[in-house]
Amino acid sequence: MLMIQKWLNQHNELYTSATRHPFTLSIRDGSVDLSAFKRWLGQDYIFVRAFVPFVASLLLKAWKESDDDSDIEVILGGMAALNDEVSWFKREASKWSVSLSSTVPQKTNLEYCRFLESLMSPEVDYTVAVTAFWAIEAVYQESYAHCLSDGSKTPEELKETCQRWGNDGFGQYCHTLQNIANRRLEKSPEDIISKAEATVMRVLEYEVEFWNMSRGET
Ligand SMILES: Cc1ncc(CN)c(N)n1
Repeated sequence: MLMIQKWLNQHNELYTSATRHPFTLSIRDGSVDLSAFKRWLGQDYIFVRAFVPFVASLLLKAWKESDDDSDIEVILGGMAALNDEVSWFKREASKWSVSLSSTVPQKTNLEYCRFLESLMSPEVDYTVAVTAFWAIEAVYQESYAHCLSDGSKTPEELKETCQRWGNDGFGQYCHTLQNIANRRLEKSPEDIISKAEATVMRVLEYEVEFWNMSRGET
């Protein structure tokens, strides 16, 4: 069995907490509190801005360490999508009257951004960083795709948000990232595999805390 599938089986409860969180489930069933959505929007804009340098550092690691040239193109595609994402956040914030310039980062967000920064260090192995990248993107993909799947009652005005991460193209991209991570993990020594696993667990915990923050719980 491939490494990531093995971890997802072993840590299924944590993965489900991140990808079936009460906040995204409330979007899916239409009961979402719009002030929670606006809080998420403002905080996620701050997160995405910190995510850009993380992806830049990953690009550098791929260039130096990857055994497959196509990794760079996949990560560069992710970077282009982030460029779009930043513009989308600005438009969406104005639609919902959320002032991005006066949004103050919450403690959870600051801690998650600091964690991202720790992964930017040249000491962190490419395999560990690309596996973390897959986990960060996959949580949003799974969470928002679920808001669009059969039986969902997602409010019309939130469908575009769900489409952004829940669309099939983003799903395919996450699958490609998972393949890259699995390929690297297969060739890695035990200590790198353990570090990557611990990093994925930490990402999942931060993602749960991030959704909690949207609900005003932290
Ligand atoms: C907290 C968080 N995690 C993941 C993503 C997806 N790029 C995001 N926008 N925000």
